[in-house]
Amino acid sequence: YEPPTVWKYRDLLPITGNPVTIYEGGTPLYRCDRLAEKIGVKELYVKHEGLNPTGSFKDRGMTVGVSKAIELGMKTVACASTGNTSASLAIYGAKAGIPAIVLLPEGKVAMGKVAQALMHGAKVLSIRGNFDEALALVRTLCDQEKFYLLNSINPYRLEGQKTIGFEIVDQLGLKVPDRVVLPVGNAGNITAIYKGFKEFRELKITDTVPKMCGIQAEGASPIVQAIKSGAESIIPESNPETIATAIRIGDPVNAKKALNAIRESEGTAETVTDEELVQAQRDLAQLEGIGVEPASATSVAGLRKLVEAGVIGSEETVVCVTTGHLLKDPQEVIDACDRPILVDATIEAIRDVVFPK
Ligand SMILES: Cc1ncc(COP(=O)(O)O)c(/C=C/C(=O)C(=O)O)c1O
Repeated sequence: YEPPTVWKYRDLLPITGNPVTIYEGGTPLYRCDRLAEKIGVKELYVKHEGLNPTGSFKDRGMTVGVSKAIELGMKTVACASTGNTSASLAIYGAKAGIPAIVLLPEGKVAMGKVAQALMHGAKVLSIRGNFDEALALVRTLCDQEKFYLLNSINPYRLEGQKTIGFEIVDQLGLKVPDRVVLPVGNAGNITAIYKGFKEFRELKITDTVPKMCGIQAEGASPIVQAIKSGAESIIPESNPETIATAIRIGDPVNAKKALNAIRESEGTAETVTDEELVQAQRDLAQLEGIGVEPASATSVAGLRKLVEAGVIGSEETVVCVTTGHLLKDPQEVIDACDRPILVDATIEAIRDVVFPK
């Protein structure tokens, strides 16, 4: 019996009993030579977290966080979410048999994520405000009602997500990449992955850590601004805006930890425009067969920008983490692509399209 993949690392996870698990983790690390060629790096890998059971990396944090909730005898779990956290919490809550309450920013959550939260039985509230306002509200609710808060302010979420770092090392044959590039929203994931690499180094499994590189959408980039200005802390953005609704966050709760991870690892941070990230979404899908939602493509869009700027060297071994599945946000894809070609049901009509004159 092969243990579920996150729980392969159970000796490094803070759960003693049987975990609440739906066999999360163990996602592929794809070597992407066509994409590497287009971007101009020698060795590029993509860690596709969209292939987790609920379609995003959040499952790694939720399997530990919800297991901890059960261990602590909590009766209800709750979160605010741009979508994937709520989808994952709904599913792990259902698996654990405890109610989940999720607060979503009205009109700004991709359809697939809302569908998951609803069908899996969470109490889904659509808040007349943005994610940051929803997060403040759910923190108050959890304080007042002793509900278990499972946003990434909860350290058990980060404990689960650090396994991304463990798996990358294992999948590279106990090697550490020069650089890890990933999207940053609430800034939990960059913090967690860096922690994973540091723990392997402390255990002498490896002897170094990668440069951590956080990418944000131009309209929602407090972490990038702080890195570029050298500021100790971020200046929250009150009206974050991007097509990548998963990272449409103005006041990341893990900002301090993320700034430390980027600086301590001698990494960097960069923004990309919506156009750049949609192009990267196409390149991932069409050059490598990797289908991601918009926020996830910022990692590849940012890598391209940093290679062109000479910040990332062409000789580096780079891992881009793609955090969510394409199917989460089908409307964005339909809007970004040409329509299917409508034809009569005759072989002549088909041939006219396949072999245009
Ligand atoms: C696809 C996708 N890619 C990247 C991020 C950013 O990760 P963090 O920097 O750890 O926040 C998210 C985050 C989503 C939420 O914050 C939520 O679901 O509430 C995401 O869904």
